[in-house]
Amino acid sequence: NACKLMAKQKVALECLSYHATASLDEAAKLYKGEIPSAEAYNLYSFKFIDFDLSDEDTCKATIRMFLQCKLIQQFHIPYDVLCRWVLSVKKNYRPVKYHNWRHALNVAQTMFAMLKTGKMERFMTDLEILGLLVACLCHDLDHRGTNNAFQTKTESPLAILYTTSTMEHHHFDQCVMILNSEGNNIFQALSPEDYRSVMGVVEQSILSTDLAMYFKKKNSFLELIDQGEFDWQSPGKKELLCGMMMTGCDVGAIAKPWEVQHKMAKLVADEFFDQGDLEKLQLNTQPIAMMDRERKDELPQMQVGFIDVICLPLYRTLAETFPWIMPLYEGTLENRNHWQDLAEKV
Ligand SMILES: CCCOc1ccc(S(=O)(=O)N2CCN(C)CC2)cc1-c1nc(CC)cc(=O)[nH]1
Ligand SMILES: [Zn+2]
Repeated sequence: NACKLMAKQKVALECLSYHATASLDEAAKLYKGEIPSAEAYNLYSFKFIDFDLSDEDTCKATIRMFLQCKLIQQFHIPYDVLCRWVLSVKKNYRPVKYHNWRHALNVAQTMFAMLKTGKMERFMTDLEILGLLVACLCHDLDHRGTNNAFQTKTESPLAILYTTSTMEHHHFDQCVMILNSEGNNIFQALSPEDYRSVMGVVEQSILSTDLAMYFKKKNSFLELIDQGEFDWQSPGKKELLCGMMMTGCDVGAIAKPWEVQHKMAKLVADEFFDQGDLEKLQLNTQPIAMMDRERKDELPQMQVGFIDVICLPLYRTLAETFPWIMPLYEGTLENRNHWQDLAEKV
C-alpha cells in the first residue's frame, strides 16, 4: 500500500544519502589535520585563487572560514560533524568543467571576503553569516553542467519536479539531503527557531542564484539604494540584500586577475559548448550563441555584454552602499577592457 511504498522510498533515500556522504576515515583525516591560517590561504583577498590548492586544502580552507567567523563556537557545531559535512558537500559536486566543487569554494570565499574585507558582516547576524556561507558552498550541488532551459527542453525529472528555478530547487534539495544524513547535520545544536531561520536564509539564498530571479529582484534592490536605505534590517530588505550578495559572489570569477578570469571563462565556455553539443545531438535543435562552439569567436563580445548587463551594474550598486567591495567593481572593469581588446581583434 501507499505507506509501505513511502517507507521503501524513505529507506532508498537514506541508503542513497549514506553513499552520497563522506566516509568515516576521510573525515578522521581532516579532523586530525592542522588547519592553516586564513592568511596562508589568502582568504581575505578578492584575488583568491584556488588553482594550486589540493582537494584536502579546499576542505581545510572551508573549515578556516567557519573558524574565522567564530561559527563553530557560536553554534556549537561538533568539529567532527563539520569535517564530515564539508567532505559530503564536496562529494556531491560532479566533476563538470565549471559548476564543480571549486566553483562552490570560490563563491564561498568571495562571500567571506565580502563579509570581512568588504565589511558587510556588520549588517548581518551570526545566523545570517552561517546561512550565507552554507548557501554558497551548497548553491550548485549536483550540477550536471546544463542549465534550467535544458531541463525543461529535455523534460528531465528535475523539470517535472520544479517548473521554475529547476536546478536551484534541486541544489537546495541536495543541501537538505546532506544535512539529514547521519553525522552531517551542522545545525543539530540550533534551537528549533534558529534552525527554521537559518534554513530560510539557506533556501532563499540558493534560490536567488537563479539569474532569472536576479533580474526580477534587481529593480526593487535599486529602489532601496536610491532611497538611501542604510539599515537593511527588515526581513524583506535583508533577504533582498543577501540575494544580491549571492549573485555578486556567483559571478565573482569575472573580477579575478585577468589570467584567472580568462582561464575560468574557458571552463564556462567548455561547459556551455558541451550543452550545445547535447542540444544538437539529443534535441536536434540549434543552441543559443553562448552554447554553440561554431560561434566561439563571439565569446569576447558576449563577455563584454555579460559584464555590462549583469556584473558592473550589480557591483556598482553594491559599492555605492558598501564601498569596501569596490575591488570587485574595479577588477571587473579591468577585465572588460581585456575582453573588449579581444573582441576588436576578431
Ligand atoms: C564564457 C562563455 C560565455 O559566457 C557567457 C555568455 C553570455 C552571457 S549573457 O550575460 O549574455 N547571458 C547570461 C544569461 N543567459 C540567460 C543568456 C546569456 C553570460 C556568459 C557568462 N555567464 C557566466 C555565468 C555562468 C559566467 C561567465 O563568465 N560568462
Ligand atoms: Zn554558481
